[in-house]
Amino acid sequence: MPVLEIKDLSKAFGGLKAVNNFHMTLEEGEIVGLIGPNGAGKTTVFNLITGLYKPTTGSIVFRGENITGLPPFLISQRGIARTFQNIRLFKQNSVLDNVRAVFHPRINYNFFDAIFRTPRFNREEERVISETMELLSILNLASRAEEKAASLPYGDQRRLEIARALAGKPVLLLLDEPAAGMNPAEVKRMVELIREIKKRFQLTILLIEHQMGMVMNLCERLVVMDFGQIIATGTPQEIRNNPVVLEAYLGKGVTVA
Ligand SMILES: Nc1ncnc2c1ncn2[C@@H]1O[C@H](COP(=O)(O)OP(=O)(O)OP(=O)(O)O)[C@@H](O)[C@H]1O
Repeated sequence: MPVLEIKDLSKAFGGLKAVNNFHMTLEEGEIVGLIGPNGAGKTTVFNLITGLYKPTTGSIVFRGENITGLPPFLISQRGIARTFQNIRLFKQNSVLDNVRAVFHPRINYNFFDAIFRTPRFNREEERVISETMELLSILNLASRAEEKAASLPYGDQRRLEIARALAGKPVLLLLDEPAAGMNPAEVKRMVELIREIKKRFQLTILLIEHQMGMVMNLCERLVVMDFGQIIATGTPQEIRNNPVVLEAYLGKGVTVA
């Protein structure tokens, strides 16, 4: 059974078809790149998968279950997590609290336990902190656990966003431009990190990214969008030499390096 199966997906904003007849299947363990020029509709696809937008038409099936139109919290409970193009953290809270907050809906104590600090409360809190610290150390953020999220360098904030996504224990991870604004050395580390978390957490990953080196290096398969539609699919090698794709990018002054 595929992890994700999208059919005939469309989203219109007034007269603008941001996504038009989009279809895609993701098999378990795949890492697929969703690329295309600015405004092609990539983030809108993420917003539809995660329930932030309701589709105008089409269906989204996750591990055999139709999740089309479900609210975001139910979709994340099913096992889909994402990061955002514009980093979304609780900037004034500590790194630890940013991740810990994601664990809380699944915590196994009640209001009474919390007020009276019962042994169950203490046990659960210890478990959450230890799981949080484990995640932070995988993401190379453990030494910064007590720092405010806002004080982290940009690359660390991106990794913290990934830690928050992973705390939701996803099956499918949607990464929206994880390497945006990074220098080549940071991009290289991000590639290694994505490989490592994919293996460790047995993830299926859909990746939006403008850094072509990263996409070509990481992804087994690419889906290319322009003006809301899929204009090509294939291996990185096939896409690199596809004249339709080159035209879509070159027409907008960008090179597919
Ligand atoms: N909430 C919205 N209301 C109106 N138009 C929207 C909305 N969200 C997206 N759009 C429009 O839909 C189109 C696709 O936008 P989207 O953000 O999905 O593109 P993208 O491929 O992710 O671009 P980028 O690479 O620049 O992030 C754009 O023309 C955008 O202006």
